[in-house]
Amino acid sequence: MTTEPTQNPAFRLFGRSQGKPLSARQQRLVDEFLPRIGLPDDGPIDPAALMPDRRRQALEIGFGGGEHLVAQAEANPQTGFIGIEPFLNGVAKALTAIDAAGLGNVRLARADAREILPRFETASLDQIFLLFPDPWHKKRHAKRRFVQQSTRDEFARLLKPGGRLRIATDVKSYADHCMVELSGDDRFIWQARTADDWTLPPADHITTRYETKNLGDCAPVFMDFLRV
Ligand SMILES: C[S@@+](CC[C@H](N)C(=O)[O-])C[C@H]1O[C@@H](n2cnc3c(N)ncnc32)[C@H](O)[C@@H]1O
Repeated sequence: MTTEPTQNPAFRLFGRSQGKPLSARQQRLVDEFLPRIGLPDDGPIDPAALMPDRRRQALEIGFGGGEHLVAQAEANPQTGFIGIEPFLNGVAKALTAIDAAGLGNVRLARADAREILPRFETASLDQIFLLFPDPWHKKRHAKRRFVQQSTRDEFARLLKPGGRLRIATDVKSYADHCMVELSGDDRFIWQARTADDWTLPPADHITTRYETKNLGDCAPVFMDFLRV
């Protein structure tokens, strides 16, 4: 995939928050390693065909610095992981960790997930992670939230029957919003572990740096939904 700013839609959308300049090593990884483990520039995306030797396929949207993505990929070598993140510094951090760990089961895209998800094949994913999406606290900004009807339809289309969607947030209104959006949709069933345990991290959760900052207005909550 190209990292040329003028050609990359993610740069146009998120261009003002590019963060620190990359180190020489990070730049080299972006220039040379990212094209090797990137998603195709156009055409349909079939996760199973990208990593044919893996039994399951998972996607993380907005992986930030990639801590969760990389740790999940290390812990689950039978699963192929695709990460989508527009923020260049986050992509560079993830590339550094993937390279250091020698992982062969991760593919990355520096992109806006809303633009690239329509290219994914239907029923092509076993798991989708959306962890601590940008909160858009203010009511008038709520329509910018990643979780809304169009993305809910994409989640339903992309997950295999029996696949799972995990959303985490530390913003109470966002948690309520997700519950209303997804538990009112008969394509999904909320996987409550006990009646009131949504603040207990699931056993396989890996804490992210963003999560430890406690920037929200409630304890982190974790919602797992089964695609029926
Ligand atoms: C609050 S951060 C959380 C990062 C990470 N999930 C974590 O828990 O550490 C939200 C992330 O979502 C990314 N993001 C925002 N909009 C996105 C979009 N449309 N597609 C993909 N990623 C997006 C941001 O760049 C940012 O890295």
